[in-house]
Amino acid sequence: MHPPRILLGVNIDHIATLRQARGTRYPDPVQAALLAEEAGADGITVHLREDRRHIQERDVRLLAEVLNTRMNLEMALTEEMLRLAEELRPAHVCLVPEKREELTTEGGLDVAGGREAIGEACRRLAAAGCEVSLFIDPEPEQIAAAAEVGAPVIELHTGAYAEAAGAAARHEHARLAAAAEMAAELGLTVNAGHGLHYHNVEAVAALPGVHELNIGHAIIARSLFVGLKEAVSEMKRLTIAGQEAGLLAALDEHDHEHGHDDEASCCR
Ligand SMILES: CC(=O)[C@@H](O)[C@H](O)COP(=O)(O)O
Ligand SMILES: NCC(=O)COP(=O)(O)O
Repeated sequence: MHPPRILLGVNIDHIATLRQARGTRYPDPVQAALLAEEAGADGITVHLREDRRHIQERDVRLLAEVLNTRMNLEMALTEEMLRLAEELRPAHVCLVPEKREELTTEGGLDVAGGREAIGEACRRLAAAGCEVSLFIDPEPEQIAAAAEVGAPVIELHTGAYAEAAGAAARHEHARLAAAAEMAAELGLTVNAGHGLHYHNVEAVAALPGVHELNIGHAIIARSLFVGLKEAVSEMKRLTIAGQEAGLLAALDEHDHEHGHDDEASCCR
């Protein structure tokens, strides 16, 4: 059976980064979100950072009213953010670690080291009707802890894979593959994201069981040259092509294991 089509969540933080650079009203991330939806985004991701460096509370409030798809609100585990999520009830909340001085999200959430607080946040958010995901590194200990605290979804941090090259990238890809497999066995929905771009996304989309990719920086950067709708459509085509390639590779492997190589290739 064909698994559900892989989903693309478009992160619009970097539209807001440009706006905040001059303190202008433009470009408006809310307008960008609606265009991304028209181009086929399955959801819109925003990271309301504690330092408010890009997305503002006004953006999140407006998005909650106007989105046609669903919002994935990325946030640190603070009482202020929990209250906002409980009030606005976005479809998805992704708990992420935050350091004020970081350039971007450097690592995953330490779920194993913070089970009690994270478990309590998961319960509060679930009670508000939000599906909670935990943004974690592809580490077995963190995946097991995510399942234990009752999070239904994890998002694997793909930053280390995105920054690596050659053999190191293959190693990081293998870590993501093992993590996705372990998480699926534990019944978790597996998303992935961070640092994915037009040249590295297909191999991640090809991983069995990946439900959704959240991608921002590369799409917003490309939109400067081709427009936002085209940038979103191109990324969507690549994620679907990656998923299809992964499915074919899995079929080939299965045929090979069962000695049906010739039969399989003549049927495709
Ligand atoms: C959690 C994550 O990966 C994204 O939210 C990403 O961090 C967005 O960009 P910034 O790190 O620049 O906020
Ligand atoms: N959670 C990852 C995300 O939303 C997008 O990250 P990036 O593509 O902007 O690095």
